[in-house]
Amino acid sequence: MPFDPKLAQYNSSLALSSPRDPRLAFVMLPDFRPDPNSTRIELFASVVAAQEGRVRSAGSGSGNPLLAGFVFDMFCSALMGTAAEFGVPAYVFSPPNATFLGFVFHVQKLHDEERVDTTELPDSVGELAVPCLTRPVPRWALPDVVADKVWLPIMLGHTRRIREAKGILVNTFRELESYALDSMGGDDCIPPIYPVDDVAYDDDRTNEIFRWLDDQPDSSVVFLCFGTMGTFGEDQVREIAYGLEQSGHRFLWVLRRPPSDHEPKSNISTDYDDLIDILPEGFSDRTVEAGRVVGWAPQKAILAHKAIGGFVSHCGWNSILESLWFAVPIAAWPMYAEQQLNAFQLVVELELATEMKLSYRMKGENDMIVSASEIERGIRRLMEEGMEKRVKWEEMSEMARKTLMVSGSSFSSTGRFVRDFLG
Ligand SMILES: O=c1ccn([C@@H]2O[C@H](COP(=O)(O)OP(=O)(O)O[C@H]3O[C@H](CO)[C@@H](O)[C@H](O)[C@H]3O)[C@@H](O)[C@H]2O)c(=O)[nH]1
Repeated sequence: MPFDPKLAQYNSSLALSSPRDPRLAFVMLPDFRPDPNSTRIELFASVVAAQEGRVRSAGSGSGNPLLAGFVFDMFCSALMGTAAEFGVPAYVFSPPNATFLGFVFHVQKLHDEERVDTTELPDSVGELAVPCLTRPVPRWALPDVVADKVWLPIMLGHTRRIREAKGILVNTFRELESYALDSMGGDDCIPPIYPVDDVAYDDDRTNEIFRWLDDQPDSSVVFLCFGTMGTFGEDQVREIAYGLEQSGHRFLWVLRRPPSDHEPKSNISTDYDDLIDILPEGFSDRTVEAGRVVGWAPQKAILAHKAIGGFVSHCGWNSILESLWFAVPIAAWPMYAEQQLNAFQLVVELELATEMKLSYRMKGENDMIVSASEIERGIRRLMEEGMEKRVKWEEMSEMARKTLMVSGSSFSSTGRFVRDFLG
């Protein structure tokens, strides 16, 4: 069944209006309609500004006399003031990982104390040493939020404010990022960090994709998926199609449409009405046995399927965690946000993933099209790599699962957070 945002919203509203635990009460904030001309960056700021008053009235409503504190996303740091007005503690949740968090704290310190502007690092500097990684970060791996002149002041503002939080929950597990976590643990100007990842897994196999996957041999299918916003122009779509075809490997490709010229610039990707319009002529017929091209698909259930042998990913942090959880090796194709840094961490620092597009960024040619022959080579490297790497992914998967068991690191960290929160 294709992803239907309206249905998804309906289902989540239903879950929220009848929570399973009577101690939970959800308050839905009204829909926010952004200015159709606003960019994604403007959208981020305007959503929080518009909802702040509503959060305040929800918090002071007669149904909430026992408000104990706030937990909000790092990009909602404006709510620090709202929590202070209520006289309750504010905790921040970081969907990106601990390395990114340590990275932005360090950049903000460099900026405020040493007047270093990361958007203007001269070519001669080449790389940036940061306390949260064992290796210096090359310029190509700098996240957009510190390399882009529009993003940097916004990120610095959030980073300064979240230093005032009582604690920061981070979407990660200790065993994966102990170096970054320890680097922040010794800094008195950074709030206590709670690593609390949890790959919530809903085994949604209703999609017809699973009937096809069930018929494929174990570890034979390469899965390509680029998150909630990753889209390509027609030229790149064509190269991916030919690369897949030439690789000779089976594939499952999630292909989504960018907003068109007359749609709001802040829109995220959507499904194509008909994929035939974008794929090269004859591609679907020629690959009818070998693969499937689909719109939004249940990624976690797909990664969990035994037919999946490799994942070409944009390196969004949730995708990386999910891939580790299901022990599916990644070929890194970072696109935007902090994905370059995540890819650097996976490929260079942890030596876990192979690379698909990093070399372009290294040559400062991020917008260049990756050719079909490079895609073919990347897929072969990913799908034909030795047991040694696969064993490493299996070990990471086991480690990730143990963290959620009683007395596992994420389990204990969540308990510590609840105790600290309730004081
Ligand atoms: O067809 C799809 C596409 C995505 N997903 C799910 O959507 C989520 C995508 O999350 P993520 O991999 O983190 O990518 P983005 O949506 O791009 O996430 C944004 O937020 C992340 C966490 O902060 C950052 O790491 C990314 O760079 C940023 O783009 C994952 O749970 C996927 O399983 C699906 O189920 N089906």
